[in-house]
Amino acid sequence: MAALLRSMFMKNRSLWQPSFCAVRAMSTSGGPTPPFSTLSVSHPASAVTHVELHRPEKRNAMNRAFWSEMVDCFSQIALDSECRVVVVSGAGKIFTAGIDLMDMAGDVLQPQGDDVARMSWNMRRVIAKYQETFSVIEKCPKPVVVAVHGACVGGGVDLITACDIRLCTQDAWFQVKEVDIGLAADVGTLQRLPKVIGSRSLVNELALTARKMYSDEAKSCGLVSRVFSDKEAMMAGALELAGEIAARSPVAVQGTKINLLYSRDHSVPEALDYMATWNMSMLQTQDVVKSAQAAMEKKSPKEVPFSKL
Ligand SMILES: CC/C=C\C=C\CC(=O)SCCNC(=O)CCNC(=O)[C@H](O)C(C)(C)COP(=O)(O)OP(=O)(O)OC[C@H]1O[C@@H](n2cnc3c(N)ncnc32)[C@H](O)[C@@H]1OP(=O)(O)O
Repeated sequence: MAALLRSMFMKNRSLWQPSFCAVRAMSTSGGPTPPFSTLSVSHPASAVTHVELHRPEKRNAMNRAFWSEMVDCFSQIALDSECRVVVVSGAGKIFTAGIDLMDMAGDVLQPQGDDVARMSWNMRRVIAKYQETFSVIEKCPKPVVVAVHGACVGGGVDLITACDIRLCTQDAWFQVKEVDIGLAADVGTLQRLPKVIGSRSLVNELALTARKMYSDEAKSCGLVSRVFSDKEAMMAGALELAGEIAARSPVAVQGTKINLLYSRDHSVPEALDYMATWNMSMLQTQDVVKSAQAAMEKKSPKEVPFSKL
Protein backbone atom coordinates (compact mmCIF):
# COMPACT_ATOMS: atom_id res chain seq x y z
CA MET A 1 0.00 0.00 0.00
CA ALA A 2 2.80 2.43 0.92
CA ALA A 3 4.54 1.69 -2.40
CA LEU A 4 1.28 2.28 -4.28
CA LEU A 5 0.72 5.61 -2.54
CA ARG A 6 4.32 6.63 -3.20
CA SER A 7 4.01 5.85 -6.91
CA MET A 8 0.70 7.78 -7.13
CA PHE A 9 2.36 10.69 -5.36
CA MET A 10 5.34 10.64 -7.73
CA LYS A 11 3.01 10.54 -10.76
CA ASN A 12 0.97 13.48 -9.48
CA ARG A 13 3.84 15.59 -8.18
CA SER A 14 3.65 17.87 -11.18
CA LEU A 15 0.08 18.78 -10.19
CA TRP A 16 1.22 20.54 -7.07
CA GLN A 17 4.80 21.36 -7.93
CA PRO A 18 3.94 24.92 -9.07
CA SER A 19 3.41 26.00 -5.47
CA PHE A 20 6.91 24.77 -4.62
CA CYS A 21 8.26 26.58 -7.63
CA ALA A 22 6.62 29.80 -6.52
CA VAL A 23 8.87 29.75 -3.46
CA ARG A 24 11.98 28.30 -5.03
CA ALA A 25 12.04 30.79 -7.89
CA MET A 26 11.58 33.82 -5.66
CA SER A 27 13.88 36.66 -6.46
CA THR A 28 16.25 38.35 -4.06
CA SER A 29 15.76 41.81 -5.57
CA GLY A 30 14.81 44.95 -3.66
CA GLY A 31 11.02 44.74 -3.51
CA PRO A 32 8.40 42.17 -2.56
CA THR A 33 8.62 38.84 -4.37
CA PRO A 34 5.67 38.21 -6.71
CA PRO A 35 3.02 36.96 -6.23
CA PHE A 36 3.47 38.54 -2.80
CA SER A 37 3.04 42.28 -2.29
CA THR A 38 4.19 42.48 1.33
CA LEU A 39 6.89 39.80 1.58
CA SER A 40 10.28 39.38 -0.01
CA VAL A 41 11.44 35.77 -0.09
CA SER A 42 15.00 34.74 -0.91
CA HIS A 43 17.49 31.93 -0.40
CA PRO A 44 20.65 33.50 1.05
CA ALA A 45 22.35 30.15 1.74
CA SER A 46 21.85 26.47 1.07
CA ALA A 47 18.62 25.21 2.71
CA VAL A 48 17.92 28.65 4.26
CA THR A 49 14.83 30.67 3.31
CA HIS A 50 14.68 34.35 4.22
CA VAL A 51 11.23 35.93 4.56
CA GLU A 52 11.37 39.69 4.86
CA LEU A 53 8.31 41.80 5.80
CA HIS A 54 8.41 44.29 2.97
CA ARG A 55 6.31 47.45 3.27
CA PRO A 56 9.08 49.70 4.57
CA GLU A 57 7.37 52.98 3.67
CA LYS A 58 4.48 51.95 5.99
CA ARG A 59 6.82 50.50 8.62
CA ASN A 60 5.81 46.99 7.57
CA ALA A 61 2.30 47.56 8.90
CA MET A 62 0.25 44.39 8.44
CA ASN A 63 -2.37 45.09 5.79
CA ARG A 64 -5.01 42.66 4.46
CA ALA A 65 -2.63 41.24 1.86
CA PHE A 66 -0.03 40.49 4.54
CA TRP A 67 -2.43 38.48 6.69
CA SER A 68 -3.11 36.05 3.85
CA GLU A 69 0.33 36.13 2.19
CA MET A 70 2.02 34.85 5.36
CA VAL A 71 -0.27 31.80 5.29
CA ASP A 72 0.50 31.11 1.62
CA CYS A 73 4.22 31.69 2.12
CA PHE A 74 4.64 29.45 5.17
CA SER A 75 2.38 26.75 3.74
CA GLN A 76 4.73 26.56 0.74
CA ILE A 77 7.83 26.62 2.94
CA ALA A 78 6.44 23.79 5.08
CA LEU A 79 6.30 21.60 1.96
CA ASP A 80 9.56 22.77 0.43
CA SER A 81 12.03 19.92 0.95
CA GLU A 82 14.92 22.21 -0.08
CA CYS A 83 14.28 24.42 2.97
CA ARG A 84 15.53 23.36 6.42
CA VAL A 85 15.33 26.66 8.31
CA VAL A 86 13.67 30.07 7.94
CA VAL A 87 14.85 33.56 8.91
CA VAL A 88 12.21 36.30 9.28
CA SER A 89 13.14 40.01 9.41
CA GLY A 90 11.74 43.41 8.46
CA ALA A 91 12.78 45.78 5.67
CA GLY A 92 13.47 49.46 6.32
CA LYS A 93 13.54 51.44 9.53
CA ILE A 94 11.79 49.02 11.92
CA PHE A 95 10.62 45.40 12.16
CA THR A 96 6.88 46.17 12.13
CA ALA A 97 4.30 48.71 13.31
CA GLY A 98 1.74 45.91 13.81
CA ILE A 99 -1.70 45.81 12.24
CA ASP A 100 -2.36 48.35 9.51
CA LEU A 101 -4.67 50.72 11.34
CA MET A 102 -6.05 52.13 8.08
CA ASP A 103 -6.90 48.66 6.72
CA MET A 104 -8.26 47.37 10.00
CA ALA A 105 -11.61 49.10 9.56
CA GLY A 106 -12.66 46.86 6.65
CA ASP A 107 -12.29 43.45 8.28
CA VAL A 108 -12.35 44.07 11.99
CA LEU A 109 -14.51 47.12 12.65
CA GLN A 110 -17.36 46.40 10.25
CA PRO A 111 -18.59 42.85 10.86
CA GLN A 112 -20.89 41.56 8.12
CA GLY A 113 -24.27 39.95 8.89
CA ASP A 114 -27.99 40.63 9.34
CA ASP A 115 -28.06 40.38 13.14
CA VAL A 116 -25.81 40.06 16.16
CA ALA A 117 -25.52 36.29 15.86
CA ARG A 118 -24.48 36.43 12.22
CA MET A 119 -22.15 39.36 12.73
CA SER A 120 -20.54 37.56 15.67
CA TRP A 121 -20.23 34.35 13.69
CA ASN A 122 -18.48 36.19 10.87
CA MET A 123 -16.26 38.11 13.28
CA ARG A 124 -15.16 34.84 14.86
CA ARG A 125 -14.19 33.54 11.42
CA VAL A 126 -12.18 36.72 10.71
CA ILE A 127 -10.30 36.48 14.02
CA ALA A 128 -9.55 32.79 13.43
CA LYS A 129 -8.21 33.70 9.98
CA TYR A 130 -5.94 36.36 11.47
CA GLN A 131 -4.73 33.91 14.12
CA GLU A 132 -3.74 31.46 11.38
CA THR A 133 -1.32 34.06 9.97
CA PHE A 134 1.05 33.39 12.87
CA SER A 135 0.00 29.84 13.75
CA VAL A 136 1.39 28.77 10.35
CA ILE A 137 4.84 29.75 11.63
CA GLU A 138 4.44 27.42 14.59
CA LYS A 139 2.95 24.65 12.45
CA CYS A 140 5.81 24.88 9.95
CA PRO A 141 8.14 21.97 10.87
CA LYS A 142 11.23 23.97 9.90
CA PRO A 143 12.66 26.13 12.73
CA VAL A 144 11.98 29.85 12.32
CA VAL A 145 14.54 32.41 13.53
CA VAL A 146 13.20 35.97 13.80
CA ALA A 147 15.49 39.00 13.74
CA VAL A 148 13.98 42.22 15.13
CA HIS A 149 15.39 45.73 14.70
CA GLY A 150 13.76 48.95 15.90
CA ALA A 151 10.09 48.73 16.82
CA CYS A 152 8.10 45.51 17.15
CA VAL A 153 4.56 46.64 17.92
CA GLY A 154 1.22 44.87 18.47
CA GLY A 155 0.90 42.18 15.80
CA GLY A 156 4.70 42.09 15.69
CA VAL A 157 4.77 40.59 19.18
CA ASP A 158 2.11 38.06 18.12
CA LEU A 159 4.36 37.14 15.19
CA ILE A 160 7.63 36.75 17.09
CA THR A 161 6.12 34.64 19.88
CA ALA A 162 5.18 32.05 17.23
CA CYS A 163 8.83 31.82 16.13
CA ASP A 164 11.36 29.38 17.57
CA ILE A 165 14.38 31.66 18.14
CA ARG A 166 14.26 35.44 18.66
CA LEU A 167 17.19 37.79 18.08
CA CYS A 168 17.20 41.58 18.22
CA THR A 169 19.35 44.68 17.86
CA GLN A 170 20.34 46.97 20.70
CA ASP A 171 17.83 49.58 19.45
CA ALA A 172 14.89 47.14 19.40
CA TRP A 173 11.78 47.65 21.49
CA PHE A 174 8.69 45.54 21.94
CA GLN A 175 5.17 46.71 22.72
CA VAL A 176 2.00 44.71 23.38
CA LYS A 177 0.08 47.69 22.11
CA GLU A 178 -3.43 46.25 21.83
CA VAL A 179 -4.97 47.72 25.00
CA ASP A 180 -4.00 51.16 23.69
CA ILE A 181 -6.20 50.63 20.66
CA GLY A 182 -9.08 49.25 22.71
CA LEU A 183 -8.74 45.52 22.26
CA ALA A 184 -7.46 42.45 24.03
CA ALA A 185 -4.67 41.00 21.90
CA ASP A 186 -6.29 38.15 20.02
CA VAL A 187 -3.82 36.61 17.58
CA GLY A 188 -1.32 34.87 19.84
CA THR A 189 0.48 37.17 22.28
CA LEU A 190 -1.72 36.41 25.30
CA GLN A 191 -1.47 32.68 24.60
CA ARG A 192 2.23 32.39 23.68
CA LEU A 193 4.05 35.17 25.54
CA PRO A 194 3.43 33.56 28.98
CA LYS A 195 5.09 30.40 27.63
CA VAL A 196 8.07 32.38 26.33
CA ILE A 197 8.72 34.63 29.33
CA GLY A 198 9.07 32.97 32.70
CA SER A 199 7.43 35.78 34.67
CA ARG A 200 3.65 35.83 34.47
CA SER A 201 3.72 39.12 36.37
CA LEU A 202 5.87 40.73 33.66
CA VAL A 203 3.58 39.42 30.90
CA ASN A 204 0.57 40.83 32.71
CA GLU A 205 2.30 44.18 33.19
CA LEU A 206 3.31 44.44 29.53
CA ALA A 207 -0.10 43.39 28.21
CA LEU A 208 -2.14 45.50 30.63
CA THR A 209 -0.13 48.73 30.31
CA ALA A 210 1.28 48.53 26.75
CA ARG A 211 4.58 49.85 28.03
CA LYS A 212 7.59 49.53 25.75
CA MET A 213 10.16 46.92 26.62
CA TYR A 214 13.69 47.61 25.36
CA SER A 215 16.28 45.10 24.20
CA ASP A 216 18.18 44.74 27.50
CA GLU A 217 15.03 43.77 29.37
CA ALA A 218 13.91 41.58 26.45
CA LYS A 219 17.18 39.66 26.83
CA SER A 220 17.07 39.44 30.60
CA CYS A 221 13.47 38.15 30.64
CA GLY A 222 14.14 35.59 27.90
CA LEU A 223 12.05 37.08 25.09
CA VAL A 224 15.18 37.16 22.91
CA SER A 225 18.23 34.96 23.22
CA ARG A 226 20.77 37.37 21.71
CA VAL A 227 21.17 41.14 21.24
CA PHE A 228 23.38 42.50 18.43
CA SER A 229 24.91 45.96 18.07
CA ASP A 230 23.09 46.73 14.79
CA LYS A 231 21.00 45.19 12.03
CA GLU A 232 23.95 44.16 9.89
CA ALA A 233 25.53 42.24 12.75
CA MET A 234 22.17 40.70 13.64
CA MET A 235 21.48 39.49 10.08
CA ALA A 236 24.96 37.98 9.90
CA GLY A 237 24.32 36.29 13.26
CA ALA A 238 20.89 35.07 12.13
CA LEU A 239 22.33 33.56 8.95
CA GLU A 240 25.17 31.91 10.86
CA LEU A 241 22.68 30.41 13.30
CA ALA A 242 20.44 29.30 10.41
CA GLY A 243 23.47 27.69 8.77
CA GLU A 244 24.20 25.69 11.93
CA ILE A 245 20.62 24.40 12.01
CA ALA A 246 20.51 23.72 8.26
CA ALA A 247 23.68 21.63 8.48
CA ARG A 248 22.09 19.12 10.83
CA SER A 249 19.83 16.17 10.05
CA PRO A 250 16.43 17.54 9.00
CA VAL A 251 14.81 14.48 10.57
CA ALA A 252 16.45 15.36 13.90
CA VAL A 253 15.83 19.11 13.62
CA GLN A 254 12.19 18.96 12.59
CA GLY A 255 11.46 16.22 15.11
CA THR A 256 13.04 18.42 17.78
CA LYS A 257 10.88 21.45 16.89
CA ILE A 258 7.68 19.40 16.82
CA ASN A 259 8.42 17.65 20.12
CA LEU A 260 9.49 20.85 21.88
CA LEU A 261 6.18 22.45 20.93
CA TYR A 262 4.27 19.33 21.96
CA SER A 263 5.97 19.28 25.35
CA ARG A 264 5.17 22.98 25.86
CA ASP A 265 1.46 22.18 25.69
CA HIS A 266 1.32 18.78 27.44
CA SER A 267 2.33 17.09 30.68
CA VAL A 268 5.76 15.42 30.90
CA PRO A 269 4.26 11.88 30.77
CA GLU A 270 2.11 12.80 27.75
CA ALA A 271 5.06 14.38 25.97
CA LEU A 272 7.34 11.41 26.71
CA ASP A 273 4.69 9.11 25.30
CA TYR A 274 4.42 11.25 22.16
CA MET A 275 8.21 11.28 21.87
CA ALA A 276 8.45 7.49 22.07
CA THR A 277 5.85 7.14 19.33
CA TRP A 278 7.65 9.77 17.24
CA ASN A 279 11.06 8.19 17.52
CA MET A 280 9.91 4.60 17.07
CA SER A 281 9.96 5.42 13.36
CA MET A 282 12.29 8.40 13.18
CA LEU A 283 15.17 6.62 14.94
CA GLN A 284 15.23 4.26 12.01
CA THR A 285 16.46 7.04 9.74
CA GLN A 286 19.76 6.67 7.93
CA ASP A 287 20.63 10.10 9.43
CA VAL A 288 21.36 8.49 12.82
CA VAL A 289 23.90 6.12 11.33
CA LYS A 290 25.49 8.86 9.21
CA SER A 291 25.64 11.33 12.13
CA ALA A 292 27.01 8.77 14.61
CA GLN A 293 29.68 7.73 12.13
CA ALA A 294 30.65 11.38 11.54
CA ALA A 295 30.87 11.94 15.31
CA MET A 296 33.13 8.88 15.69
CA GLU A 297 35.33 10.24 12.93
CA LYS A 298 35.34 13.69 14.62
CA LYS A 299 33.69 15.25 11.56
CA SER A 300 31.27 18.19 11.71
CA PRO A 301 27.58 17.56 10.82
CA LYS A 302 28.29 20.02 7.99
CA GLU A 303 30.31 17.30 6.29
CA VAL A 304 27.41 14.82 6.30
CA PRO A 305 25.19 14.75 3.18
CA PHE A 306 21.65 14.27 4.54
CA SER A 307 18.77 13.46 2.18
CA LYS A 308 16.08 16.08 1.69
CA LEU A 309 12.98 15.92 3.87
C1 LIG B 1 -7.94 40.87 14.58
C2 LIG B 1 -6.87 41.80 15.02
C3 LIG B 1 -5.55 41.31 14.68
C4 LIG B 1 -4.41 41.88 15.04
C5 LIG B 1 -4.30 43.03 15.89
C6 LIG B 1 -3.11 43.64 16.13
C7 LIG B 1 -3.07 44.81 17.02
C8 LIG B 1 -1.91 45.72 16.78
O1 LIG B 1 -1.06 45.51 15.97
S1 LIG B 1 -1.93 47.09 17.78
C9 LIG B 1 -0.61 48.06 17.14
C10 LIG B 1 -1.05 49.04 16.08
N1 LIG B 1 0.09 49.84 15.71
C11 LIG B 1 0.38 51.03 16.22
O2 LIG B 1 -0.37 51.55 17.01
C12 LIG B 1 1.65 51.68 15.76
C13 LIG B 1 1.40 52.95 15.00
N2 LIG B 1 2.65 53.47 14.45
C14 LIG B 1 3.58 54.11 15.19
O3 LIG B 1 3.45 54.29 16.37
C15 LIG B 1 4.78 54.63 14.47
O4 LIG B 1 4.52 54.60 13.10
C16 LIG B 1 6.07 53.83 14.75
C17 LIG B 1 5.84 52.33 14.62
C18 LIG B 1 6.57 54.14 16.16
C19 LIG B 1 7.17 54.24 13.73
O5 LIG B 1 7.33 55.64 13.78
P1 LIG B 1 8.09 56.41 12.58
O6 LIG B 1 9.28 55.67 12.20
O7 LIG B 1 8.22 57.81 13.00
O8 LIG B 1 7.09 56.29 11.33
P2 LIG B 1 5.79 57.14 11.02
O9 LIG B 1 6.20 58.44 10.39
O10 LIG B 1 4.91 57.20 12.19
O11 LIG B 1 5.06 56.24 9.91
C20 LIG B 1 5.58 56.13 8.59
C21 LIG B 1 4.44 55.75 7.70
O12 LIG B 1 3.93 54.49 8.12
C22 LIG B 1 2.54 54.60 8.42
N3 LIG B 1 2.23 53.69 9.55
C23 LIG B 1 2.96 53.48 10.66
N4 LIG B 1 2.34 52.58 11.44
C24 LIG B 1 1.19 52.24 10.82
C25 LIG B 1 0.12 51.35 11.14
N5 LIG B 1 0.12 50.59 12.25
N6 LIG B 1 -0.89 51.26 10.28
C26 LIG B 1 -0.91 51.95 9.12
N7 LIG B 1 0.09 52.82 8.76
C27 LIG B 1 1.12 52.96 9.61
C28 LIG B 1 2.35 56.05 8.80
O13 LIG B 1 1.02 56.41 8.66
C29 LIG B 1 3.27 56.71 7.79
O14 LIG B 1 2.62 56.71 6.55
P3 LIG B 1 2.66 58.03 5.61
O15 LIG B 1 1.88 57.66 4.39
O16 LIG B 1 4.11 58.28 5.35
O17 LIG B 1 2.03 59.12 6.42
